[in-house]
Amino acid sequence: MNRSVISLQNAFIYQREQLVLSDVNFSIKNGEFVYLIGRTGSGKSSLLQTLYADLWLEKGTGIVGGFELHALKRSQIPYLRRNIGIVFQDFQLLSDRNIDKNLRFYLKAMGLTDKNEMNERILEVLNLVNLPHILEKMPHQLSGGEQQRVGIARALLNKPDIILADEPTGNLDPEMSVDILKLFLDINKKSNTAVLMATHDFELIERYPHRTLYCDKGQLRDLSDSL
Ligand SMILES: Nc1ncnc2c1ncn2[C@@H]1O[C@H](COP(=O)(O)OP(=O)(O)OP(=O)(O)O)[C@@H](O)[C@H]1O
Repeated sequence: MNRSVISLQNAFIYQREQLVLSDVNFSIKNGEFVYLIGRTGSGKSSLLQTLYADLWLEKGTGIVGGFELHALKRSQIPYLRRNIGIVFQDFQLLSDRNIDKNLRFYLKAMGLTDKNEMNERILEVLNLVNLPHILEKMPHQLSGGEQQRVGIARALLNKPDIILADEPTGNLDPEMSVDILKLFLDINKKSNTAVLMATHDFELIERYPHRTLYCDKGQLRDLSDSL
């Protein structure tokens, strides 16, 4: 199916009063893999934050996972986020509990209560990221690459249509970065999950080329339009 899972039209992205990106127009289709690039401070994170409603879309229209960002109510934010998996540069695992409890915490927040269902889902996502045997480990006992795999597993818990990844390889060495990118590509292909990945890593983009959106001078351009 070719429906859009993300679509922004005439959107203006703000950080408080500061206009970060003007008149943004793009859409991402179901199952697409797209890079988001741009210099530091060019607005990549702000754009992603707008897509998961950490920033309000104050001007223009936007639809993400079937939710209208321009008409979103605060009470709808958790439901919007159930359609999105979010992956961060710094992994954002809860440092005071093991991996099993980290993932369980999110499942409970999503409203799951059945223990068997939770166990199954946790094993399922850890298998998807090729880390089946780390339930009892604390985050600090894992390498950066492994922690990011757990971050991706957490993002997959709710079987999202869309993954938004903000510099997911930014804290990893080149070899681990390739592993993580391959994992995203694999998930994208196998489960048809759309991925929008912000990155500074041009080596990765050159080795694994995909459609690329570019934040520059307050504008968002689709580099494939100029090819
Ligand atoms: N929490 C915030 N409060 C106010 N301004 C912010 C905040 N976060 C970012 N900004 C500003 O918004 C602009 C865009 O920043 P943003 O973090 O979106 O860029 P980025 O492309 O993701 O940068 P990086 O590659 O360094 O992560 C910058 O001018 C930045 O200073």
